[in-house]
Amino acid sequence: MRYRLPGGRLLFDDLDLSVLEGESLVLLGPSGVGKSTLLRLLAGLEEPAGGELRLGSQAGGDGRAHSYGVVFQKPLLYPWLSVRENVALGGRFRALRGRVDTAHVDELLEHFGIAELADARTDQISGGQAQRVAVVRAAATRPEILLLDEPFSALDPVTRAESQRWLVGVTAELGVTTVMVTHDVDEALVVGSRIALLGSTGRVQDHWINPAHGTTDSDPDLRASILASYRTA
Ligand SMILES: Nc1ncnc2c1ncn2[C@@H]1O[C@H](COP(=O)(O)OP(=O)(O)OP(=O)(O)O)[C@@H](O)[C@H]1O
Repeated sequence: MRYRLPGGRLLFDDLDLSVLEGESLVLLGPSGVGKSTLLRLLAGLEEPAGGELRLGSQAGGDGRAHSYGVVFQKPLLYPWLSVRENVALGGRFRALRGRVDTAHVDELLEHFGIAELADARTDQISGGQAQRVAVVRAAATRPEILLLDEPFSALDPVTRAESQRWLVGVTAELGVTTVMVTHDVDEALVVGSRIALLGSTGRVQDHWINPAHGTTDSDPDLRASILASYRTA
């Protein structure tokens, strides 16, 4: 797949990456290599300049998921609405109507451990809580793929670590294919069942299967190997 930036620079010349159904893929890489842009391409928010974008078994199709949920660095919640209303919001958009069963929003909040926040206004909850609401809101539309762009980067280290493990539980429970962008190797080791390292050449420089994802017991050899490759990315 090829992609040209609005100014004309070729960001991706020959990028080869498949997202496999059901996996939790982490796109790792230093600042500026194009991780967020790649996420936007996967979401269909940007157009490739050529080649094919393929997700899982969808070879031959347009390569895009037909439905996706996106979570950005900022939770982007409506501050004048309650948590319950924010999560139910998906059902209000015409294109998504019917996807969120508003009657079950409370059940969803309960299930993912944020029921006590249901009536709170979203400008009165913490950053970590707001990001959980943003994830549940995106997941509530039952997307084929959940795209996350450094969702926990603004959180303190303890909340961040808790949120990472919480996310792994949520995505495993839903069985949703996930692609998350980060530049943090340790975050990648917790969240990713597969980790792809994007390099400054605009290509996937390396990728690793991570059998210990979802745990804090990362394999030290795997961590060392990722770090070594990261230094040259
Ligand atoms: N709209 C745009 N017009 C021109 N250049 C852009 C545009 N958006 C991004 N870029 C450039 O494209 C490159 C990749 O940006 P991108 O945000 O995808 O990188 P990233 O790996 O996600 O970085 P970070 O980790 O800092 O968020 C950068 O050099 C950036 O300056």
